[in-house]
Amino acid sequence: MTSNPTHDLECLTIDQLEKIAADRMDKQTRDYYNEGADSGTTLAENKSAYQKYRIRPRVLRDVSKIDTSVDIFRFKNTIPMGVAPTAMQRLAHQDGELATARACKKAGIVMGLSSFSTTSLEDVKDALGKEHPGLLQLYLFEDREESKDLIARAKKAGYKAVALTVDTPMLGRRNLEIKNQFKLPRHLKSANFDRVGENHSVTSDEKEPEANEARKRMQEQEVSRAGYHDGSQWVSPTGRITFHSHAPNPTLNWERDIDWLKQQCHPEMEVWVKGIATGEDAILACHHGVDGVIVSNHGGRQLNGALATIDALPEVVDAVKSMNRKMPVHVDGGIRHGTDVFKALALGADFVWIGRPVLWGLAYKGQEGVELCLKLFNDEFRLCMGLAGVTSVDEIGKEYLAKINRDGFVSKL
Ligand SMILES: Cc1cc2nc3c(=O)[nH]c(=O)nc-3n(C[C@H](O)[C@H](O)[C@H](O)COP(=O)(O)O)c2cc1C
Ligand SMILES: CCCCC(=O)C(=O)O
Repeated sequence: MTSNPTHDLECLTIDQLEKIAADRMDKQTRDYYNEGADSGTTLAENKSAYQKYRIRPRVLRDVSKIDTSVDIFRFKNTIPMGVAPTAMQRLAHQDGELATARACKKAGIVMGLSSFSTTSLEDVKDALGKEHPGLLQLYLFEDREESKDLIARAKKAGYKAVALTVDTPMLGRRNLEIKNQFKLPRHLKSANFDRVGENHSVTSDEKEPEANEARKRMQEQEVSRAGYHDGSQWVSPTGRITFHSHAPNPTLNWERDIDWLKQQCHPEMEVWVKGIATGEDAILACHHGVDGVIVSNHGGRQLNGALATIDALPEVVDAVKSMNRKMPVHVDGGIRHGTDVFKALALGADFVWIGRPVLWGLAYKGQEGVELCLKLFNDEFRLCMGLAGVTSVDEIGKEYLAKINRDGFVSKL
């Protein structure tokens, strides 16, 4: 994606995109997408914490040729940023995840797909194309056969990585979701699970009877009619607990589950852990041999009062360094500007992911809106690199940042 001089004059920034999109979503969708847990402290700080940092630009460095690209999952990604997995994208636009996939393919940007997508993982991978790596986000269910089947399908479809979400042992308390009795409308389905009559399973009844049994059980649980969240679990319109209620899995642990997941995925797919927020857990991730970690607090939707991700990033980066292992560290949450991408990299992230901005793009104009969103980040990041005096991503380091302390003093990092 080269910098394109044409602009959408209605929408020149991600903040404008957020405002325009808000008018195009029904209340239930807008609340579901935009809110954070409880009083929203972490949601707000994910974004505002970037304001503690300022860039120290270098000059007279010939920035006529800038390479913004990085390698990820053996793919040359246009900028060090991907699309984070977010559930139920057809709420924003009828083309949902397909529109996102097409925009990602066009922009050369990696896409993370939520397990709770409203388009099947196979259809999304078809839209991404063979060359384009996909990352499938996973919740590990208590019934392992369900997860096994999903992982096998991802492998068969050509996904290059899975990211196990680990910040949801329980579902965060999102008050508007509860108040609105949020549910997936009847015309939409949780497409990876609600596939009665289709057979995308890679297992046959003879080979894997348990997996097929598990899928039948899920289908019986009315997974598509996702029900509403009653404050502690998801309940179907008929009062039955639905599929969503067993996504948050409080039993997950390092010893049993990470090794199991690696066995299921390697060598075809990398295993990432999404939702690391401390140096201690980064060290455990190294010990357990995961392929990478994503510093994330689920966009402020889980533990309110958790550190902003950009504030948690340095301790994770330092912990990984102390292990002498080259485990990549990614970060997401509150990234709304190309300069935020730059700041995250300067603080030691290898790559960032964006969540809500893509949903806003979808709500604005479907595929075109996502393309616009990705283009805004691309243009801003390229400009930031040039104005800061760097021509390749690996040059971006701490020396390009200053921190504004609470007392207003500026210090170099
Ligand atoms: C509406 C919505 C749905 C999400 N669904 C998922 C999901 O299914 N799985 C997951 O791991 N993270 C999910 N996330 C979290 C994102 O992957 C990501 O961590 C977060 O959105 C990043 O913050 P940002 O929205 O401020 O960019 C969701 C986030 C939002 C806003
Ligand atoms: C059970 C949670 C599904 C989607 C999700 O992760 C979110 O809404 O944040």
